[in-house]
Amino acid sequence: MFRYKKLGYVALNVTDLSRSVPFYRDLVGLQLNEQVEGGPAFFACSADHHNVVLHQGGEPGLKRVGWEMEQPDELDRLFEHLQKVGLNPVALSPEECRALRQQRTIRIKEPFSGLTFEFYEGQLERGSTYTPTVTKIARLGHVVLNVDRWPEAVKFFKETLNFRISDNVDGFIAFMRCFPNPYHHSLGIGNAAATRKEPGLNHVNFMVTDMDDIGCALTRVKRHDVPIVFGPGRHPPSGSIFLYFLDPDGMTLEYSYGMEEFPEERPRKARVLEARPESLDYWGNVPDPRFASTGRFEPASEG
Ligand SMILES: CC(C)C(=O)/C=C/C(C(=O)O)=C(/O)C(=O)O
Ligand SMILES: [Fe+2]
Repeated sequence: MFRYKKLGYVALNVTDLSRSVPFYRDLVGLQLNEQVEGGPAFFACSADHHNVVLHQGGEPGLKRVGWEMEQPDELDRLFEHLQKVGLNPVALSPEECRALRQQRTIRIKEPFSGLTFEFYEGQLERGSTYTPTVTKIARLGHVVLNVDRWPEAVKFFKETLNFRISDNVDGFIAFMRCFPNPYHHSLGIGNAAATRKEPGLNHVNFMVTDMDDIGCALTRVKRHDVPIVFGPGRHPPSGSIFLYFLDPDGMTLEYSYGMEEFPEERPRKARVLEARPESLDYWGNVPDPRFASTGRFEPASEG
């Protein structure tokens, strides 16, 4: 089977780029690396060219999710495998890859969300890296999707895309790592029906470097009247300390500090946590109704 390096980037649709660009730069603390006039804004929180891309759209949503492979030949193995299982992978042209500042890239339509999933060798080197400002973001951590047909979707990511389950909250959410990336989850698959949410984006997570980043973020978002929709608290599954807040369109973002890491060989078994409030937060918070409620999946065919 093929091997991943990491969750590379998420592309979001926002309804007003001129409002969201300063928010993601100045409030979230991402570095704006490139914005073509009127076009998408490319942000990073690592040496990559982009870990978040904002597109102007008619409604807020998740446009695309990109995964970086461990080595170039993993992409060939993946392409062959996706062809074999009938997912019709498409290789982007060299011009398309260049426009995205990415090396060789392939795409599929992920069957349970209808989203474009992208897999690539790497991004173009920028020669300079991310300089933290308001928050020392360590990395783009994970993206959580709310889907219908939850058991089938989890099975798909495990068996077809070689993700491993780290933990489940029984019938509600599966936390998955892109093998052999060690972090507890870089993908979460939430059960839309069980959580009484529409299918769509649940949240995008940024892992931060220390506890103070969470504390300072709390002060900062309060000062700017940014809605806090869950936390601060601590998640039982990964052990992370979290703070969830809304972007200007109401999409949910998370900062988290600390996360269990798994060895490649002989990892612990996945647990099934009871679906009760204590499984969501050791500190006893419950999410605001606005939590994970905004962000439509952009169907792959819309380009
Ligand atoms: C709110 C849920 C269901 C929960 O338990 C969250 C856990 C974690 C974690 O353990 O890190 C998340 O980050 C998450 O759901 O995204
Ligand atoms: Fe999360």
